Amino acid sequence: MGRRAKNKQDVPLPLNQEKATGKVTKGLHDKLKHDATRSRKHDSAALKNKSANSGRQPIEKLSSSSSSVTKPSAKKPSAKKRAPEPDSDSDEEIDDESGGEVSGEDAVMRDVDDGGWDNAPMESDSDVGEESDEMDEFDSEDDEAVSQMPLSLLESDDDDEDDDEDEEDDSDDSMAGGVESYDEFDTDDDEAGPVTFRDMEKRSRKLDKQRQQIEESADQELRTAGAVVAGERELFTLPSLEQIEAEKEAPLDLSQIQLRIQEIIRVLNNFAELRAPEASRHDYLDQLKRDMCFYYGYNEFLMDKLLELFPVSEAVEFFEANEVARPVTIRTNTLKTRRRDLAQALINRGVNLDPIGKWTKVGLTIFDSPVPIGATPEYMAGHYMIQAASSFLPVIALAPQESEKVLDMSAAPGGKTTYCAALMKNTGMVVANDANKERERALVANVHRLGISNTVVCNYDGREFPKVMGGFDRVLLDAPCSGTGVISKDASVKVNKSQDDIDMLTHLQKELILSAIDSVNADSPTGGYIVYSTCSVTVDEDEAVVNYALSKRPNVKLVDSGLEFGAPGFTSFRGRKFHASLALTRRFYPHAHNMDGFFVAKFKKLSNKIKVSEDSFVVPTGSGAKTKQKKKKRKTAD
Ligand SMILES: C[S@@+](CC[C@H](N)C(=O)[O-])C[C@H]1O[C@@H](n2cnc3c(N)ncnc32)[C@H](O)[C@@H]1O
Repeated sequence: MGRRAKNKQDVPLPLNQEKATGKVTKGLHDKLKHDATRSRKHDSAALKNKSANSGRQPIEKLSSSSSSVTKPSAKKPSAKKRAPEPDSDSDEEIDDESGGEVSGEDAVMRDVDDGGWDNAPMESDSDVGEESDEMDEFDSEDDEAVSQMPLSLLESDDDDEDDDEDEEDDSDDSMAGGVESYDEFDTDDDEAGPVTFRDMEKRSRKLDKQRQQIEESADQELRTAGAVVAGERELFTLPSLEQIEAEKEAPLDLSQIQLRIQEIIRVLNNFAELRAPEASRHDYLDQLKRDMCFYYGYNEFLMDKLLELFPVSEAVEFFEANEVARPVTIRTNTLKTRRRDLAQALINRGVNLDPIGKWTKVGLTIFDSPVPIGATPEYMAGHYMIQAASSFLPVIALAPQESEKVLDMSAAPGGKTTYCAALMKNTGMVVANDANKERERALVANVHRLGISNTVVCNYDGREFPKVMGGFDRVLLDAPCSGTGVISKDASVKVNKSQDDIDMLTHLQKELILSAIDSVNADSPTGGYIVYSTCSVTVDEDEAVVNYALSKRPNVKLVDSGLEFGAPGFTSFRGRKFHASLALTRRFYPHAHNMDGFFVAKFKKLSNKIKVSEDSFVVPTGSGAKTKQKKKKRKTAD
């Protein structure tokens, strides 16, 4: 039988383990502070030695091998330690109705249905082995925790150790044989003698003296080390213009750039104390940008955009997260199987997996697999879709209901369409549209493979809705975007985007979002909702588009997305003010949520009429947007 997942990889965090943005930043900040303190123990030569390493390493790991930053969402707690996860509000999972005797394997799978199999009984020797592995993980975590302690704590620990040693010495003494002496200069050998009432006071005085000497020498060491630290900080200077030019011809190696990035961040984090008097914050930021573009391989445009979005330390977290592949995740096709059955089938093939988190009852994280996960018999039989965890979110927000009429306006290759169809239990109708016929081949194939029978696929420019068809209960617009949230999947985004691209995209997004809104029937008895999502983190493509929609369509309002994690959207950004309700939108980041960068906004349509001025309304329903000029009647006005 396959093994249970050993929680060795990052997984999207469950709701209650979300790492708040501020905390991430603080984490790095603390680390940088700690690195500075640690460097008391290292002279600058040692520091320079570090730069002799070549190759790109995570900035977090740069400061030294012993200092460390916990990757923001890095480790799931050990399976043994995790509490059973309560049922989520998702209603797509078929409850386990099986009764009677439960086999060992069933017992494991029963826990899967509980949202995790953390409490599954250990079944075999190999499980026991894994348990001890998990304990090893605890050990290493403890080590890490110690290495992250502020020096003051480590020092007090040392003191404690000294005390312990002293106590040990004392007790040893008390066990030894009897020598009586008042000589202040007794040898240690003498000390090893028995403690008597007569020499007790003398021994105590001597111990006090020793301790005082240790403390004095420790103080001295700290003073010296402090001077070294100050010296190191003074040593860091920005490169001159000549050096910058020279570096264009002969770039530094990555480890030197890495070191300089860290030094600049350290200075920026404590600018008043650590700056060079002749250099401005702008100078440091300029150099930082140059270095990060080089180190991470972004063009200047995108680097600027992303540095606008995050504080510097958090930007580093974001860039680092983009260097790491997100966990492979799959979504159970509940039209064909249950997650517990699917998990069991894959485990039987040797796949190492775990539930994604308590926020989804259909998702599984695949840690490793001896077989291609896109070619198992279960995959071929349509029991699951390989789908990024973030891509579940817009559908969860849309929450399509059975028997509804739902439009997925830009649907290919169909991850979200097929999830909608499954939530609707193959009832009602899903219109899966995409402007790209080529991409629709995959959409059609997925619809067939997953056994979906309530979906029609069509190939229009989304802007043609609602002329093509209107009156939907819900519309999903998973908009074409720049993909700045999925850089770990497509590194070309780092260099192939410009402001022109963003402008073109936002123009299209704005047109599409109005069409999406206009395609919904506000009077739907069960719906009247629109979800707008992108896999981009730029404000231009997210909040700015939603804000535009609110201004152009006063007949909609933002509502809670139902997603209980994710950072709230911006209500203002770099001098731009957005509607206060933008706080209801949700942002997801790779460094904070260990999933692709994503944005989700949910609207409720309040009326099918758009009041465009005091006395005119637009009614963009059905087969075309018609403008009806109406005399404003006080009684009937909205
Ligand atoms: C982010 S992808 C959609 C992914 C899809 N929702 C899924 O979950 O598999 C954006 C899609 O928008 C489509 N698209 C681009 N311009 C469009 C337009 N004007 N109308 C409709 N679809 C468009 C692209 O072909 C692309 O498939």
